[in-house]
Amino acid sequence: MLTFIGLGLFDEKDISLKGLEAIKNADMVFAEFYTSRLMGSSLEEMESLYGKKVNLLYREDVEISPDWLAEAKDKNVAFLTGGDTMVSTTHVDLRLRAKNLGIETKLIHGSSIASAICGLSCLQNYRFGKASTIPHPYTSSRGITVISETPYDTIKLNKEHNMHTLVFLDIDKDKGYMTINQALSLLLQVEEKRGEGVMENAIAVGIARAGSEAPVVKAGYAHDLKEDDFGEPLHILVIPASLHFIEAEALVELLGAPAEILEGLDD
Ligand SMILES: C[S@@+](CC[C@H](N)C(=O)[O-])C[C@H]1O[C@@H](n2cnc3c(N)ncnc32)[C@H](O)[C@@H]1O
Repeated sequence: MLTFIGLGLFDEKDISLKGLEAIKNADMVFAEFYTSRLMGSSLEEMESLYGKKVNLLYREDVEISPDWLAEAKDKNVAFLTGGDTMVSTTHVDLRLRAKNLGIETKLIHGSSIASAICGLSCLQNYRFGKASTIPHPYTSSRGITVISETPYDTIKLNKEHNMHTLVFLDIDKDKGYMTINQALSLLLQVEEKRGEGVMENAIAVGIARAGSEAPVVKAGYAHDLKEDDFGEPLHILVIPASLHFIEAEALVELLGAPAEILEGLDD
């Protein structure tokens, strides 16, 4: 049996009781932290709470050669992921591989950044469109710095349908955790190049360390938020579509957006 367990958002105590019980009953425990990480915890702290050794897997071990899966043919294997195991990951591939090997699978959900952002950003969950990820820029073979324009296009498309955009920020083993400041700067550079007005006077909501005791959540004009300090990672960004009055009021009253965004909105 292979049990996928979502660990939740910030530290080792975010796991559900069902998840914890499943780990305690597992013969072997594996984890990956390249799709998301519990920034408030270390592997040692997790192992101490679970009373189990946790075998760390890298992207190649999960997506290219998951040889460890074979252990689940005759053992109870737990596979741990930050957040919810199936949100913004490709782990359904592991379920399919397990099925091909005749291994039964089970999911135990964890709190996810996908739902946390609705509460923290005060934006209504049914108004979110397609999500996007901002990758770190890379240098091409001709020495040119390449900035992905895909997130800009996704925001544009969502805005055309009056939908908010959730923007995940890259985690890269060499370049590190992308910050809200870097992400906004990249979006504004694409705006400068394309000049299509998608990010011109755009409001943004930046969220840092969701699930911790002191998450930082700020709303304001993208060009202002770009200069703000959000502290330690992980960070995530939302670019709202036009705001419903209640959303706008919450952004002003709770998240520090300038009151002028309320002008012209019907209550
Ligand atoms: C690829 S998604 C994986 C989501 C995860 N499976 C979940 O359900 O929460 C990871 C990205 O979400 C954002 N993220 C995840 N947890 C976060 C947190 N606690 N606070 C802020 N951003 C977070 C970061 O931008 C991070 O790079």
